[in-house]
Amino acid sequence: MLKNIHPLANWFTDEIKDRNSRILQRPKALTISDLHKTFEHKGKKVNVLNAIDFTAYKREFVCVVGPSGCGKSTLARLIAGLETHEVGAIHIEDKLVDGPGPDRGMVFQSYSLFPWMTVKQNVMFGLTESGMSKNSAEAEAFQWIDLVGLEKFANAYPHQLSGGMKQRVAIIRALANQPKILLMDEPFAALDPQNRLKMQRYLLEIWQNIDITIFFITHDLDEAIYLADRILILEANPGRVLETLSVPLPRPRKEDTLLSPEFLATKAYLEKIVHPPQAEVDMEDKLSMVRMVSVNSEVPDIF
Ligand SMILES: Nc1ncnc2c1ncn2[C@@H]1O[C@H](COP(=O)(O)OP(=O)(O)OP(=O)(O)O)[C@@H](O)[C@H]1O
Repeated sequence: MLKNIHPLANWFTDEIKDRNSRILQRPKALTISDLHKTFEHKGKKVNVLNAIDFTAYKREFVCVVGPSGCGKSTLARLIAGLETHEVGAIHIEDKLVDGPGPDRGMVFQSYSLFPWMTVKQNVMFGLTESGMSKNSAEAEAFQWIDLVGLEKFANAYPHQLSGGMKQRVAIIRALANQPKILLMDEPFAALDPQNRLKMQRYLLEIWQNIDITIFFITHDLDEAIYLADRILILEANPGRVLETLSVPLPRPRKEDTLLSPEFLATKAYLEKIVHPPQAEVDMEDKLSMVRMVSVNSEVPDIF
């Protein structure tokens, strides 16, 4: 009988296979088991996430991709304990998630810094809240601020920072509380491409230096491939796991990683399964409907 060979199989060198199998032998950091989530929409139940099973291992960098509406943000919010689910379970290490907790840090696209606090105060906030003395929290905050090169901005307010700087503060503010897992939902989506790439490099540098598992949601396939050890690919309606893909790229990732043949092959593969031809056909249908409306036609009263 013919065995199914993965289209990317040839790109997995022995070194990459070894690294990937070592990751899967580490202790579990996050376990999602048979997770189901429904929302009410116009009085009807809509099944948003269906039977999601996934495990992330300690210090693994996981990216989640999938078409719009497949439930990526909902999944992050469920892990954060900000939403409840009907069926299934989520564990951080062996602790069941039943609400928000300090074992999970979150960074969103919108800069969630306290605008009335300086960079230093923002980073200190969680530390003093959890009972650390002001002096120790300040010393700790400075170490984190140094790590991301923002020493000169320790006393600046968020409105005085660029988008990239704000996200660096949001990341260290989350990390200062020593979570076991960092949940990131499109954290760099609002940045221009150059700053986005800079932030991706920063994040990889931080991740390499501390003991943290990252669960990172993105629309951007390049970003997912550049950052991840594994990519959790979801499909929509209902949101389901389509595939869990180990990334066939060595570490450390460098600038020219983005131009390597294995990167381009992975991108082509992801494009095909995340945005399959059917979606293109649907889009083409929509476009031809738009084209059918003549420029002289009255604009329907729906706007
Ligand atoms: N609070 C809510 N009430 C009702 N429906 C919701 C709610 N939150 C999300 N949904 C619906 O659940 C589905 C999944 O939403 P979600 O934001 O998780 O998807 P996503 O994959 O993150 O989308 P995108 O990539 O566009 O951000 C969508 O159809 C959305 O409309």
